[in-house]
Amino acid sequence: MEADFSISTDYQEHFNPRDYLETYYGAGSGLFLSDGYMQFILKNLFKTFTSGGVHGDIAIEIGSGASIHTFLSACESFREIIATDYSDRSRRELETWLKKEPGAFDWSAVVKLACEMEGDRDKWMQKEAKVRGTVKRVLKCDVTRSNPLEPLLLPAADCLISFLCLQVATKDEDSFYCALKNISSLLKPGGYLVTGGVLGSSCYTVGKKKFSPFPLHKEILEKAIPETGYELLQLITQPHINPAPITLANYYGHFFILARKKDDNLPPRT
Ligand SMILES: C[S@@+](CC[C@H](N)C(=O)[O-])C[C@H]1O[C@@H](n2cnc3c(N)ncnc32)[C@H](O)[C@@H]1O
Repeated sequence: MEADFSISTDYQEHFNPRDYLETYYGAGSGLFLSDGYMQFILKNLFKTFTSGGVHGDIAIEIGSGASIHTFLSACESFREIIATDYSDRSRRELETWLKKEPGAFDWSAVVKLACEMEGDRDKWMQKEAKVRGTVKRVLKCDVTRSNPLEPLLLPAADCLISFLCLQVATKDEDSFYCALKNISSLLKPGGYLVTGGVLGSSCYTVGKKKFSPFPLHKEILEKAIPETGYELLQLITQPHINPAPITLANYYGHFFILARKKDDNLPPRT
């Protein structure tokens, strides 16, 4: 399948990661903190990487942008996390936080929330240090390419983590399936895919710029995951608590998926 360069170019040229972080993750006003998304994702990530038993040597985060919340539980379960994204500005914004540079986005409200879920809100500074020590590389990635990390060839990862990326990088069912297969090339057989995002979103705004994701629904996900070479272990959905202002985004709920890349030599997970 041909890559849709117009979407990638849109993110490279028009996606302002700082506006995105302020709008969706800002302490007090962030949409994803007031509509239940952040609580839902943190809770499911915590379960997955503790009682869910998902751990290993290397995890790759696909399309991390400048966000760090998906590393908060994962950093306890992997020796190394490799962050990746298409956009230069998003990778730079992430590095600003990782290197504690002046003007970095303040994630402390989210980090405290994750620590509270893990049982000790007061350890949030240790948690930030742990994330900074575990995310060792920030690489360019394009999920529309058969090797998304081209020209690099990395050893296959134990786990892929990806939130709100595949649905924004694709425009229809075919390209969404293709992206799922492309990223699977980075994963060991039997390795885990931990993914999620929002349901029904065909439009969202960052600053003055509108983006047009592929609108995902539960039925599409239930079909796409097994048909692209993964065993679907969990698909959890919830409606949002507060509808987003229609000028900002038009999703109606959130989803979280735990899947495993098929390996004919492994027994099904019980
Ligand atoms: C809505 S943001 C999500 C960021 C982060 N994962 C989160 O959950 O907040 C979407 C990210 O996907 C990235 N992206 C868009 N097209 C991509 C592609 N073809 N390959 C990899 N990343 C892409 C964008 O640069 C952007 O950082």
